[in-house]
Amino acid sequence: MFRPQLASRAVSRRLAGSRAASYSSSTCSRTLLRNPTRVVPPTFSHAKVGWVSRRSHYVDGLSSKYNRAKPHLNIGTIGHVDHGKTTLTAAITKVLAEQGGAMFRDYSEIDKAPEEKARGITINSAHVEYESANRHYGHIDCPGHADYIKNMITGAAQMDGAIIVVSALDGQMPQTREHLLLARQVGVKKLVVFINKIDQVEDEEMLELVDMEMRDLLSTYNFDGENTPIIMGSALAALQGQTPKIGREKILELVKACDEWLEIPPRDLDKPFLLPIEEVFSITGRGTVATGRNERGVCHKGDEVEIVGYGARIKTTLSGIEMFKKELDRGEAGDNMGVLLRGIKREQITRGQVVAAPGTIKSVSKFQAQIYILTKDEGGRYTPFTESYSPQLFVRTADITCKLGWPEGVADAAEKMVMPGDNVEMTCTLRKDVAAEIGTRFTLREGGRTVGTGIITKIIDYA
Ligand SMILES: Nc1nc2c(ncn2[C@@H]2O[C@H](COP(=O)(O)OP(=O)(O)OP(=O)(O)O)[C@@H](O)[C@H]2O)c(=O)[nH]1
Repeated sequence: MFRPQLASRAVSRRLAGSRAASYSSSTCSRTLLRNPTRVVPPTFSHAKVGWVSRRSHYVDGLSSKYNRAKPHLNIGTIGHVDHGKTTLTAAITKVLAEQGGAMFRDYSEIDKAPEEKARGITINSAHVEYESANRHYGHIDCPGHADYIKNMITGAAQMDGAIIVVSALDGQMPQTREHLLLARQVGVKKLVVFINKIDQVEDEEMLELVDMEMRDLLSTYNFDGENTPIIMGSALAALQGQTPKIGREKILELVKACDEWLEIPPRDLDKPFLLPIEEVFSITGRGTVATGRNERGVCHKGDEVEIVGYGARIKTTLSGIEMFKKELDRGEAGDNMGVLLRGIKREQITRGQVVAAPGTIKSVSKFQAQIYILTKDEGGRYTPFTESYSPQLFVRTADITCKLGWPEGVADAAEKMVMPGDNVEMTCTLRKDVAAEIGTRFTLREGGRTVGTGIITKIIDYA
């Protein structure tokens, strides 16, 4: 079972000392710098984006068929709020657009929901695509704010690799750590680090400390801290076309690092088709579309499928499949795609359910699992709990309240305590049933913090 170790406090202390000197200017500059990229009105019109609304790029005015000439990888930006994830996403598309590898997506096109503009933060995950010389990338820009961690988990669950963005001014912050833990938990094995905002830092030693601190932290969360590429640059400089040495050139370095370091995971093409639903849209005149990353198997236009979970088992047919505005005849494991579901109404389905090959997965209401309870130093609980503890369970794109209990036969079950740091075998009774199997991984959260991680070992009750 994955268990993060404590980070080196020595490095953090040194960094805290150097940071103190530059803190007030950094806070001030963050406020001043918020607006330049946020206010630019997009030249792009969303009104005609067909299949789906603002957050996605699935359209019904399909321009062409999706070309599989380059291998596809799902990546994305994660990290603490305001460290520059959306600016970096926009900058990557800008720099690659100059080489014909992307369509430029301005900042305001990525952070485009009205509530996001009002709060000045990313709330929903946004999807963009671009190409390097060797690969086609689907990129998810995740929210950094702690209030929207649910959307971050859903976003990260679709990534094969990630770019963790860290501000050189602040170094690692609470969501830097939490996102690393969650990324690991949802199966991201490799990351590239982008230390951003170096235009604001003159002290070379400070950058070295952020680098050291990040390597230390990566190792803490079982990533390869020693060899992970760390690129230092300024996403804003790249987006504004200034200071190419820390702007454009660093974006190209970052993309190269993604090409070389992030691996295309083996795709489970031989297993039965399964697509966890991330979002659901209703398209006038066409029907209902479910989007998400194809977790396993292959699907074809015209295939019969089932929607499973949350009390449902609904049969339907895939009447269309697409990826980044392009039509597909066949969706493969790893594709971040949208499926048009024949005869299904928007209200019938929801995030957390799965679309699957008929009869291949069941919905579960109680299971047994091996669970690791995080210590307070790992961001978990401070205090022990007894059975009947009811955290929120995150599995694939679903989140459900669950009640923990001891398996039958455990002595003194009512009094038995679970301490932070314990590895335990417990039962989980779900308030709503969910598609799951032996081996499915999940995360337990409570009051805005991750308190445990687990893996299903036995199904007790099906829905
Ligand atoms: N000086 C400087 N400012 C930057 C840089 N990159 C981003 N910023 C600014 O930092 C602020 C936050 O940037 P965002 O891209 O919105 O940060 P974010 O991480 O996407 O924020 P959330 O999605 O809300 O978590 C904005 O005002 C940006 O203009 C940079 O390289 N240098």
